[in-house]
Amino acid sequence: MPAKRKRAIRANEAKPVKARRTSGGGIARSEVSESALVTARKLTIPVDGEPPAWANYRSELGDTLPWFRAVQGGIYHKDGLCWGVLLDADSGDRCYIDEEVIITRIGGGCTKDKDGKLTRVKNQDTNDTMVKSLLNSMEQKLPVGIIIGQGNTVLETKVPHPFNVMAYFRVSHVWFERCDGKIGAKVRFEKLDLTSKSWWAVKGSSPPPPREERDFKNRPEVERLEAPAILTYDQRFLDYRLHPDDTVQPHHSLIPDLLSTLNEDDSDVSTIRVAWKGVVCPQCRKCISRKLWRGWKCSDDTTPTPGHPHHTCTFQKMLRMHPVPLRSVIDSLEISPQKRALIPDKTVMTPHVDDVSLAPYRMLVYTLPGVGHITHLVSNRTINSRPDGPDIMFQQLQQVELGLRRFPLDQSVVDGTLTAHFAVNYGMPYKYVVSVKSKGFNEAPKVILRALGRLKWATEKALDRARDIARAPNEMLVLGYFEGMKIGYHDDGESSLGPTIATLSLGAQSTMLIRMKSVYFNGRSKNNIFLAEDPVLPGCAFEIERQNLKTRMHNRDITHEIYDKELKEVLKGHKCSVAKPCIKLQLNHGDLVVMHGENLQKYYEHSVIPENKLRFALTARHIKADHVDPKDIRKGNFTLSGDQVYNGH
Ligand SMILES: O=C(O)CCC(=O)C(=O)O
Ligand SMILES: [Fe+2]
Repeated sequence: MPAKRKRAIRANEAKPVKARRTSGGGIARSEVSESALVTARKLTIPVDGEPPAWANYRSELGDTLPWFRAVQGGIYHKDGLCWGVLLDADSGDRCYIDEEVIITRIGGGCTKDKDGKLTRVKNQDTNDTMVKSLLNSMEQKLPVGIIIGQGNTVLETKVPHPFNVMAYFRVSHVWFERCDGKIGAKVRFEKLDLTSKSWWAVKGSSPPPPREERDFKNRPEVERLEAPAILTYDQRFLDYRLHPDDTVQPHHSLIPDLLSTLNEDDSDVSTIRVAWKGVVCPQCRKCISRKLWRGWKCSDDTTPTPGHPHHTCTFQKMLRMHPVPLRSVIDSLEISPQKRALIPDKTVMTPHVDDVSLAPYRMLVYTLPGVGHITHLVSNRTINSRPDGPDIMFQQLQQVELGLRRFPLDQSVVDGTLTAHFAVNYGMPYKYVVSVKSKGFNEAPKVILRALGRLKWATEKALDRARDIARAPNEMLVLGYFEGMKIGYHDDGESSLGPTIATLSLGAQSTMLIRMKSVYFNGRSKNNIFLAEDPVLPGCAFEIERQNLKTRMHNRDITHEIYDKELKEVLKGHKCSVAKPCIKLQLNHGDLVVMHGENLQKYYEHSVIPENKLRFALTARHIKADHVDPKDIRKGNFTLSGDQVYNGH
C-alpha cells in the first residue's frame, strides 16, 4: 500500500474520530481538517524522484506547456475542456493529495479575506465554466495535466522547484459542497498511470500496489452534500481507482518536444509563432522561455528566484537564423506599396494630408489641440529601394548581432512575464515598459547609426512644420517582433524624455493605435481618485459636463469644494471604461512616425500590433541628461558619417 494512504489515516489518528460513510456514499467526516494539519508541518520530507518538467516562474509554464497556458487561476480550460491544473497555495479546505489521488476545490467565485484566506463569495453550479470544463474532460476521457507549486502545503513531501509537473490525471468525480454558507465545487483526480511510482512519493517508499490488489469495483458515489466544517475523507473514497482504460488518451504530450519539430533549414523557422514558445531543457527539465533573439539558454535568468541557488545548467540552443526576405513579410506584389490611400474611418481622426512638403514622402499630420501632434511620413517603393534605404536596412538588421532579447515586465499580473517583443537599447539608457541595459552608440552597428540619421531628419522636419526646435536624439530603442508579437498600450515616459519621439518601421506592416489614458478619459482613477487638474480632453467621458464645471471654477463662479462635489455627482454611477482609439496609423515598411508634445505621453498611450512574422521598430528619443547617471552620458554621443546623414530621399 502506498505510504501516503497510510498517512491519510494517520491524520485522523491525531485526533481520532472514526470515519463513517455519509448518506451520499463517498465522503466522511472527522474532527480534524487534514489540510490544516499538514500546513502546520514543515515540509522537509524528500521526494522519490524528479519532475519531468519544472519552472521558476508561472509564466515559463504557460510559455512551454501547451496544456497550461493560463496566466491566472488554477485551471486552464479551452474549448470547453479542462487541460491543466495548478495546485498552489489556496487549494481550499479539505484539499487532499497523495501519490495517486488529488482532491481540490474548483477555483472561481472566491475572494481573499483579511487573513489572506480564500473564501467563497459566489455559489457554483454546473453552469460554472470551470466546473463544466472538468465535467467535459471527465466525460470525454481527457486526461488533465497537473502541476504542483511550492505554495501547496497539502502534499507532505517537499517538491524541489517553485513549479513542478506531476503527471497526467483522470477526473474521477466532481461534486458540490456547502462551505461557509456557499456552494462550491470539488474535484477528485486519479493518476492515469497506476503502474509506476510517482516522483513526488516519499523517498524510498514502497512501489504502487499491483493491479490485482486494487479496488476498481466499488465506485463511491458522491452527491451534493452539506459539507461539515471539519472533514477528512473516507478511506474507501481514497482507495478506489477507475478501471484502467486505454481509450483515455491525452491530447498533448505532457512534456512537449518543440525543438525536434523545428526544422532549422526552413527559412522562417526562427520567427514563426511556435518558435518563441518555451522549451523543456533536455538536461535539467526546466521550462525555458525564449528570451534571446537567436534561441534558448537555460541558465539565462536575469531575475534570480529568491531563495533559489543560481541555476548553472549549461544547455543552450541557438537557431540558424536565415535572413527573412521582405517578400515573405510583405504580401503586396511589388513588396513596398507605392503610395497608400487613406482608408476613411469615421471612428478615428482624419489627418491633414501634405504630399508636397517632404515629397516623395506623403505627410499625414494628426493634431491633438493643446497636447501635441503625430506626424506620419508615408514611405514608398522609390524611397525604400534606394541604396542603404529601408529594404537593405531590413536585411542588415538581421545579419548583425544587435543583442535583442525579451525582458521581464516591471509590472505584470504574473511574476516573470516577458515582453511580447525583443528589445535592445543604444545610447543613453532609457526605461520603457521594462528596464533595459544600454549600449553606447560607439558599439552600435552602422545600420543603427543610419537609422538614427533618418530619425534625426524626421524629427527636425516634423518640428520645423510646427515651428518648434528639435532636440537631437541621443537614445535609440530597437524592437524586434516575431510572428504574433506586439507592444501593448504604454506611454513613452514623461519626465525624463524630451517631447519628441521618432520611429522608423521596417518589415511587416503594423497598426499603431493611440488612445486616451483611462484616468483622463474617465476623469478619475479606478480607485476613484479624481484628477488634480482635469485637462478635459476632446472625446473624454462627460466632456461637456466636465468642461462646464472646469470653466465655472476657473471663472470663480464656484469653489473647489463645489467643483469636487458636483463632479462626483456627474461621475456617480459611471463605471470606468477604456477609451476607444482616437488615432489609427497603418505603419508600412520604411514609414517614419514622429510624436511630439510634452503632454502627448502624459494623456495618451499607444500600442503597435504587427501583422506578419518579422518587423523592426527603431525609436529615437532625447533623454534629458539630468535623468541619466553621469557615467552613462557618453553612451549617447555620436557623430554621423556622410552616408549616415539623411536628407529625405
Ligand atoms: O513598434 C513600434 O512602432 C512602436 C514602438 C514603441 O512604441 C516604443 O518603442 O516605445
Ligand atoms: Fe512607445
